[in-house]
Amino acid sequence: MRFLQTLLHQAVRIEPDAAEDERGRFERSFCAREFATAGLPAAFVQHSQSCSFAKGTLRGMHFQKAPHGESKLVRCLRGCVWDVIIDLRETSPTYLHWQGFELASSNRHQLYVPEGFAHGFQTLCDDVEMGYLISTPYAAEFSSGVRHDDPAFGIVWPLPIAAISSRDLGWPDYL
Ligand SMILES: Cc1cn([C@H]2C[C@H](O)[C@@H](COP(=O)(O)OP(=O)(O)O[C@H]3O[C@@H](C)C(=O)[C@@H](O)[C@H]3O)O2)c(=O)[nH]c1=O
Repeated sequence: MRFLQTLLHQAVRIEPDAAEDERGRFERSFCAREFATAGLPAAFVQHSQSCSFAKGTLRGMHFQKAPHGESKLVRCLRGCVWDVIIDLRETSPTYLHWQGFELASSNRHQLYVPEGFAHGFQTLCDDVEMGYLISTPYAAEFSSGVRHDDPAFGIVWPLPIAAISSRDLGWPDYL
């Protein structure tokens, strides 16, 4: 696995190191030893998947509030997405900055999202499946978010929104 620093402090993009032969390909999607060597805390307790039907669907921008903060290892299992993270850690040198990444089942890139970030994505095709390893059990009452179009961040999304939850439309202004 190749661990590549992103523009956001401590957020890491991970590219696979595949072994290929006449049968196809083999690669690790997670390896505790390699994550430890890269200095990434990786005690995951939950694996979640979501399926989005339509191109242009937007989910986000989500996080869990303290003391149930979570880190995530995100990948696209089918199709492709524009995946976005925002650094919401007030003491971070990249506080309020966002960055977007194309995660696709074809490129098999993953994103390590540290605790204290908001995370979301927009699907770039129909029938998209996403998978996440998550460090903290789901705690509904601590589940929170910021709006995809909040002027505090100015995120640029690639497509008109085809579907979004009413909850995600209703997050108040962050600042
Ligand atoms: C996230 C989550 C949701 N749920 C329930 C709550 C609700 O009834 C239903 C759908 O939840 P949501 O609308 O929050 O699903 P979704 O918008 O797909 O939420 C996900 O969005 C992306 C961007 C993330 O980063 C994920 O961590 C997660 O927050 O599933 C769980 O039971 N466990 C979970 O871990």
